This record gives sequence, structure tokens and C-alpha cells, in this order.
Amino acid sequence: MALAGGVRVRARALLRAGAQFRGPVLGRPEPAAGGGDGTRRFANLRVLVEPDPAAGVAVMKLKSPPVNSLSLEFMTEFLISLEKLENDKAFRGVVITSDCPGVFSAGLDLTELCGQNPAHYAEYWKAVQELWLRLFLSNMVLVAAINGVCPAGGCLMALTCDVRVLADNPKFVIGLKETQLGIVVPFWLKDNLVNTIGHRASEHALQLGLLFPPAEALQVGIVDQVVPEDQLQSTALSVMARWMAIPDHARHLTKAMMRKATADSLIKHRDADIQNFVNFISRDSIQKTLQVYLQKLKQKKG
Ligand SMILES: CC/C=C\C/C=C\CCCC/C=C/C(=O)SCCNC(=O)CCNC(=O)[C@H](O)C(C)(C)COP(=O)(O)OP(=O)(O)OC[C@H]1O[C@@H](n2cnc3c(N)ncnc32)[C@H](O)[C@@H]1OP(=O)(O)O
Repeated sequence: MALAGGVRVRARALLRAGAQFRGPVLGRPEPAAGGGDGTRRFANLRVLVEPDPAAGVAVMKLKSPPVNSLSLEFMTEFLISLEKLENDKAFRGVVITSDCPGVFSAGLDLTELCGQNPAHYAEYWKAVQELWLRLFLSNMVLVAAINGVCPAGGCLMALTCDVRVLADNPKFVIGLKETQLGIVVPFWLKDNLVNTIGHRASEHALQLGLLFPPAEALQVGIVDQVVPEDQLQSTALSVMARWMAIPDHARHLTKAMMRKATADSLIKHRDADIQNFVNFISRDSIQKTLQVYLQKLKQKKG
């Protein structure tokens, strides 16, 4: 699936501005881009990709400090990296994890949702839809190695994955807390949750805006495994190895079959969903609530 129009334009702008794959990452000298040794890492500004072509797997590390919030730039860069892996036949699986200590992703970037104009909200929501669709319909096996708090839009990303492994730390809660912020999850994210944990559990989780700590997350089924923090990466890779043992075409066709109806319901109503979002987020009452919330977050330290 190709990037949607607005996101593609922004992607091109980012690439022109230099957000392409580059050699040295984390201060380590590496072969020049295109060196072809098959082992080097590559990165744009906010996503670090560690490829292991021999295993057919890449680890994507979200590194948009402080909290990996889903800004337009971050989502665009993420999708560029994902598309690059999708287009490279060497890669059949991706582990998604965070490079920001204690936070997988804080979800939608609240500064993108506050005090902007309708055109911006429309562009932003289109990018959120695109992020979800591209992950949800990915040909590759996606394993989320959740090494931090994972609320709302962070959970959205994790829910698109085939498997979620959560590090066992009571601070690492996961869930769709939207109602606590006075906002409502879109129907397609609700469907994604229902497909994952069932209808009744979703009703409770969504209405109450529940954030599940590890043991509860496992019990309700929003994650598949909880492991000690120091075993997260190795567990994610061994889960991946199990999935990689299945012939790709059969696995992928099965995944597509299982997910088609849920994805189609958004694909058929993308414009209406954008309009709905713009109308909702532009309301004075919603703007006020989000601004107060953002201010509270900012004052936390002070
Ligand atoms: C069609 C449908 C119609 C309508 C639907 C409308 C909307 C639906 C959207 C549904 C999908 C998803 C929604 C969302 O994702 S909303 C965002 C929800 N996220 C949160 O509530 C998390 C908020 N953040 C936190 O709780 C903490 O920051 C966190 C992640 C626990 C980390 O804590 P800590 O390490 O202590 O870090 P700080 O809190 O000090 O934060 C550091 C820094 O980051 C800023 N920040 C945090 N979160 C966000 C964010 N989500 N967006 C933007 N900025 C964020 C924070 O303000 C601090 O900034 P500073 O300048 O002070 O450094």
C-alpha cells in the first residue's frame, strides 16, 4: 500500500530536508550509505532501524524524545522507514520498540491537536489513519516490544502488531484512555481493540478509559506476553523466529483475510472520518479540555 497523498507530499519534503537514511548512528562510525555490507544500521531523525537481513528481521526503535508523541514529522519518518523495509525483500519481520526510556509512545501529539486550524487537523488525522492502515495491513510480521508506558495513540500502534510483548514494570501501563481526556476513539480503533480483547472487555476498557498494568494487560489479552524487562528484546526476537518459520504467502494471505473487513470500513469512509475528527476536535469545549490537560502535563515538573 502506497503512502496517501498528503503524507507522501510531506514525506518528500522531509526527504528533501535530509531525513533520509544515513550512516553514523549513536555516534558509532558505520559504512557509508549504500555500503552493502548488510549489517549497518540506518536512521532518519526520529526512528532508528537496526536491520538483521540474515534473519530477515529489523528492529525499529522509536526515538523522538522525550515521549515519542505522534507528531506529523514522527509519523512521516516512521512510515518512510517502514516502507523502505516493506520494499526490501530481505525483510519479513519488524520488532517495534522504543529508544526513549520508560515510554513506548505517549500517543497523539497534543500540540498537533490544540490551537491549530481545520486544514491542519485534517492533515494530521489523515496521517494518523495512514499510520494505522499501513501498520495494520503490513505484509510483514510485526512484534511490539513494549518497553514503556503505552497510552492511547501508543496503544494504537501496538494494537496493529501481530504480537505484543510487554516488559514487566508496574509503570508500563497500556490502553485506550481517551474518554479520560474527554475524547472518543475512532470506530476503526475500537474495532481493532474488539478484535483483540473481545466486545465486553472493550466496552469496559473504552468507556472507562482503562490503562492496564502488566498483569491485568495479560489477563485481558491486550498483550500476549509479559516478561522481565531485561528479557524483552530476546523474547520479542524468539517470538519473531516462530512466526518467521511459517511460509510468508500463507501467513500474509491469512492476515489480510482476518483484517480486511476492519481495514475496509475505514478505507471506505476515510474522508467522512476526517471530517468527523475535524468537527470534533475543533469544538471549543474539546479544545479547552485538551489545553488544560497539556498545561497540566507541562506544569508537572514545575
Ligand atoms: C473520528 C473520531 C473523532 C474524534 C476523535 C478525537 C480524537 C481521537 C483520538 C484517538 C486516538 C488517540 C488519542 C491520543 O493519543 S491523545 C494523547 C494521549 N496521551 C496521553 O494522555 C499521555 C500524556 N503524557 C503522559 O502521560 C506522560 O507524559 C508520560 C507519557 C506518562 C511520560 O511521563 P514523563 O516521563 O514524566 O514525561 P512528562 O510528562 O514530563 O512529559 C515530557 C514532555 O512531553 C510532553 N508530552 C507528554 N505527552 C505528550 C503528548 N501526548 N503530546 C505532546 N506532548 C506531550 C510533556 O508536556 C512534557 O513537555 P515539556 O515541554 O514540559 O518538557
